[in-house]
Amino acid sequence: MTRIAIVGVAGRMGRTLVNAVQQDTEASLAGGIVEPGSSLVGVDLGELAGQGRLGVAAVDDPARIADDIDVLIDFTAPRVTLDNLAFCATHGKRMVIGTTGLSEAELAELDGYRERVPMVFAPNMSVGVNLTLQLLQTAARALGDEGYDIEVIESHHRHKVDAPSGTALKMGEVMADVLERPLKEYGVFERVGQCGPRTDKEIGFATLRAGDIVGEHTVMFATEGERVEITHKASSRMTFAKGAVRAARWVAGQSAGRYDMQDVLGLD
Ligand SMILES: NC(=O)C1=CN([C@@H]2O[C@H](COP(=O)(O)OP(=O)(O)OC[C@H]3O[C@@H](n4cnc5c(N)ncnc54)[C@H](OP(=O)(O)O)[C@@H]3O)[C@@H](O)[C@H]2O)C=CC1
Ligand SMILES: O=C(O)C1=N[C@H](C(=O)O)C[C@H](O)C1
Repeated sequence: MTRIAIVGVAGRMGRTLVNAVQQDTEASLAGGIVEPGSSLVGVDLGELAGQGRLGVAAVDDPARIADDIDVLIDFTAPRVTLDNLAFCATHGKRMVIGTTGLSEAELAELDGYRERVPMVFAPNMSVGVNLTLQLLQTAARALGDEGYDIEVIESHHRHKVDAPSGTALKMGEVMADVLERPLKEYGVFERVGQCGPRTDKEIGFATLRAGDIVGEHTVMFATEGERVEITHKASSRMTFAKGAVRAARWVAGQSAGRYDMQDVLGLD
């Protein structure tokens, strides 16, 4: 049985994760962490997630439940995630990280823990998106150097704070790797005013934010006369949460290292 604590347990993903852990017969809910000083400290996690009492109360410091847990699942914000990685390094815990929007410096800081903490870090934990990443590699290999323009379009709910989504960036990165077009050089993240015509090799990104959209990504390969579109649409956060719980069970058996969902799902 993998004993899991959820950081950011009061958030959109946190509450969904409570339900996902409860549904998994090989995982147990050992704790939930809310923001320091939150009025939710002491509240039962089951009540927080709308499923009745579970007998596990929210705390505002992971150190208070260190003896009870094997893996922290963290879907919060970059700084919070990095603080929790430091906690895992000190206390010999494992981590599943879903947080997106890390800066380059924050990514480097996260990477610095790879020798000390077994961690799964992925911008999207759904099986479907991780299969889509493989499809995109195949499509980019076949079409990318044959005159097809590549554009990534993503849509999310109005509360999302980072853009483009971590998934859109990952989609861009896997195609950039195949085509040897680093996003730093070939990624186009904004077009406004007299921006001129599209260049052949750029990889464009477009972002929509509206209502309650859970998460939608389309990659378009367009040329004269035809276009191919590869789309993934998430209609429930449970798809991410189930993937995260699966990753927690998997990482419980791994030595220190930075892994992703391709490793968890055996897709590499
Ligand atoms: N990898 C994946 O598959 C997915 C990744 N995500 C990513 O997960 C992240 C969270 O998304 P979402 O759940 O929608 O966001 P929310 O804002 O709903 O949840 C984040 C939660 O973290 C809490 N929090 C802030 N600081 C702390 C702290 N120090 N300790 C504990 N909790 C804290 C917030 O509390 P408060 O509200 O009080 O500030 C909030 O409840 C985003 O980066 C998003 O992109 C989302 C879905 C899938
Ligand atoms: O913030 C979200 O909601 C999501 N964020 C992730 C991302 O940035 O890619 C994954 C998912 O699309 C939902």
